[in-house]
Amino acid sequence: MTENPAHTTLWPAPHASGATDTTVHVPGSKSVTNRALVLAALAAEPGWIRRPLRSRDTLLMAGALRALGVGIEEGVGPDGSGEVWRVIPSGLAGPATVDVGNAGTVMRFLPPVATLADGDIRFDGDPRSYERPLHGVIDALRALGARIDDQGRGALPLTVHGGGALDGGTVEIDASSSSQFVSALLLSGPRFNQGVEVRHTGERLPSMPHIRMTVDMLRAVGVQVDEPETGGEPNVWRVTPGALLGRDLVIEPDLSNAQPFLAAALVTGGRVVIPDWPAHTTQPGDALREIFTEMGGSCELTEQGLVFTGSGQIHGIDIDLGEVGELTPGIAAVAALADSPSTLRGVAHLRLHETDRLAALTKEINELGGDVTETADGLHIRPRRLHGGIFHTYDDHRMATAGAVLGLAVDGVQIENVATTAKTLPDFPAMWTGMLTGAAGA
Ligand SMILES: O=C(O)C1=C[C@@H](OP(=O)(O)O)[C@@H](O)[C@H](O)C1
Ligand SMILES: C=C(OP(=O)(O)O)C(=O)O
Repeated sequence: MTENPAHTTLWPAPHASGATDTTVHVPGSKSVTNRALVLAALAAEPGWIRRPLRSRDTLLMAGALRALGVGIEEGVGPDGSGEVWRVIPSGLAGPATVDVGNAGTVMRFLPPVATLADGDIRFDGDPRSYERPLHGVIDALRALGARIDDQGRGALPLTVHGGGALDGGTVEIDASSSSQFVSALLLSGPRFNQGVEVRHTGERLPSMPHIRMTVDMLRAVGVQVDEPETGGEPNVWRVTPGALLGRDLVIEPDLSNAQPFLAAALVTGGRVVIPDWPAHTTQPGDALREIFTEMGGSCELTEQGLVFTGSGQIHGIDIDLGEVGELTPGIAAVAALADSPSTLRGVAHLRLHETDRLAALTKEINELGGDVTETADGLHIRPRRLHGGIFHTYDDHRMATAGAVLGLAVDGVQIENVATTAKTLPDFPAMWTGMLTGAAGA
């Protein structure tokens, strides 16, 4: 966890002078957009992606697929229906270079795609991307017949020597450090000669909703998937080889990016409406309805969207967040403002996310006067009166939004490099101030 000296810009996090009462239109899901791009690129016919997220992670994904030869035309739908991307698959080819930035979805989902390309595909990214786990994908692809040169690092940077096809078959992996290892192999699996059977051998498997999302989206493009939750063997996923259909898909709002706005209603005892909240979804952010209700709010799914209301009281929580790890920074921020202690468990793998999120949250909340301790797999948070100060973000979008939540209740919080929210929510600062003036995306 190092601080980047270039990121000295400080954003005074707005302090809330009253209860929020607003509607916030949250842009599309990062996880759904990037899966949709990969599946459309591997399809046998063109497809459409409506209301995609336009952010650093999704533009990196689109750029990488274009570098491999895929056509992605960006346009606008009729009468304010938002952006529409048309994806035109083609024979994948190198040589090409892929910049993964610090996007887990790009660094994990694309090496399997690259094995299907004809030619060398080089992968590189931000310094932090070299530290994030990738060995599960590299070792699995080698076992399935791929040639990969990673100079023995088991991590980025690396070159996939694409042979135009991959045998595929059965492979064992330990995905306890990232569910994205499993998703990565399943997404390209239908295009492997023998499909793929992924057998997870590790003790824990984080972020199950994201694996469900992968399975659901594969099925939606006509792929046959056998998996544990519909009667398959535990920890085994099997994808049958076959053609992927081109689809016309509308991307759901990013429910993890709705989190800071829901948190704002909780912290200010206010109200927020999130339009287009899906009635059924695999996004982990849907768990916020329950989690933030337990922490003091209440919510209702209406025709207008999700209506979430704070009661003016915030309660601590004892919870295993292993399934929904990406919600941890936002929950930790709310927990630091609660009327009782919290224990957040099951998220040791967050130490290898955009930054070491457990260390970063502990240090930054404590520097504002808080009392947070790291445990083996999470955080203990004992609320205390906080004071203003600089909240460092370590190039982590969710650290920046967590700091903004604290700033609502604590005067004088300054967020370092709020622009890092561009990873998944480039308009965050304007949406946040708009929310406080009742104009967020309305
Ligand atoms: O597949 C996905 O879209 C994601 C899976 C999760 O990764 P991990 O399982 O590595 O935590 C999550 O944290 C990440 O934000 C998005
Ligand atoms: C962990 C996250 O992202 P990534 O897709 O880079 O893993 C996140 O968005 O919280």
